[in-house]
Amino acid sequence: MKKVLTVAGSDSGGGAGIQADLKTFAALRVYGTSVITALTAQNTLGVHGVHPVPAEFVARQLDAVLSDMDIEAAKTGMLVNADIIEVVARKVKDYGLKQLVVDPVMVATTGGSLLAEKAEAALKKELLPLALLITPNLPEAEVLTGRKIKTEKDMRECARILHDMGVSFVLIKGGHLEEEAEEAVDILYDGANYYRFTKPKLKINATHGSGCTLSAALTALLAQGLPVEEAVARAKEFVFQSIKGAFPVGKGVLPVNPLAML
Ligand SMILES: Nc1ncnc2c1ncn2[C@@H]1O[C@H](COP(=O)(O)OP(=O)(O)OP(=O)(O)O)[C@@H](O)[C@H]1O
Ligand SMILES: Cc1ncc(CO)c(N)n1
Repeated sequence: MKKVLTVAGSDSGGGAGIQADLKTFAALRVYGTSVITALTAQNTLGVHGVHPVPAEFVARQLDAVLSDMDIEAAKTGMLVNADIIEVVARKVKDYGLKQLVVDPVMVATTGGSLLAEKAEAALKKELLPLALLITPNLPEAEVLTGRKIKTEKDMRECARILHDMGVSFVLIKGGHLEEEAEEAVDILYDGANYYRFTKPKLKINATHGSGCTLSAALTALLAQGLPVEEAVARAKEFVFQSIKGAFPVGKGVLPVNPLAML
């Protein structure tokens, strides 16, 4: 069984972050390890508190996992602040992690900041050049590129700008493109070609953890040796089924259910 790693925050409500990642890893039959960057007091209604883990202890968790296990692929989610970003970037280099998926988590679906504004520069400078694949949603792509995104053409333009920052593959998630859209369109750019992935847009309010689940599924599938384009198609299908298979949990945005297909 391939071994993978998530570096992310804990969601006490079980819908996003570490909890979504480990469910996804198990569903896709990879061995999941986890380095926790923060505790969040969170439920389906919102983020009620963030308790960051000291950067030195993030480093200690990374050393514990990476010195012992042969990690095939890793993802990052909520990284909280610039100190943690720097530690993660250093360890990725030190241990020669090659398949790194960066989900540049900034704000929760329910609102609530998950990354200090000052840390955006560190994310761009330190981590993006080490990423095999980055998976921003539209608001994240706008912050990282300083551009507004209204159309698919804008998505392609932002993908190109992010590729120029040193990322091999850029996947821009269009879940937020148009409230009334019939399709959820994602655009992948590899520096030469654009690939368009679409699924019908499900009309249910069940997207808490959709981004985390997508990047965790990509990490699992890359670890299993799939080429990026194929991993994106399979991961998107996995998220689609996870949204479709959501069930009532709490009073707010439903969490996706990565176990839906088991
Ligand atoms: N209503 C929907 N129906 C089908 N697919 C969707 C829907 N909403 C989002 N998706 C897909 O889910 C994946 C995650 O996209 P999204 O833009 O929601 O990420 P995100 O905003 O990072 O998620 P998160 O809620 O975890 O922050 C993408 O592949 C997107 O196209
Ligand atoms: C811990 C955590 N990571 C990521 C997200 C983004 O969905 C969230 N809401 N919570």
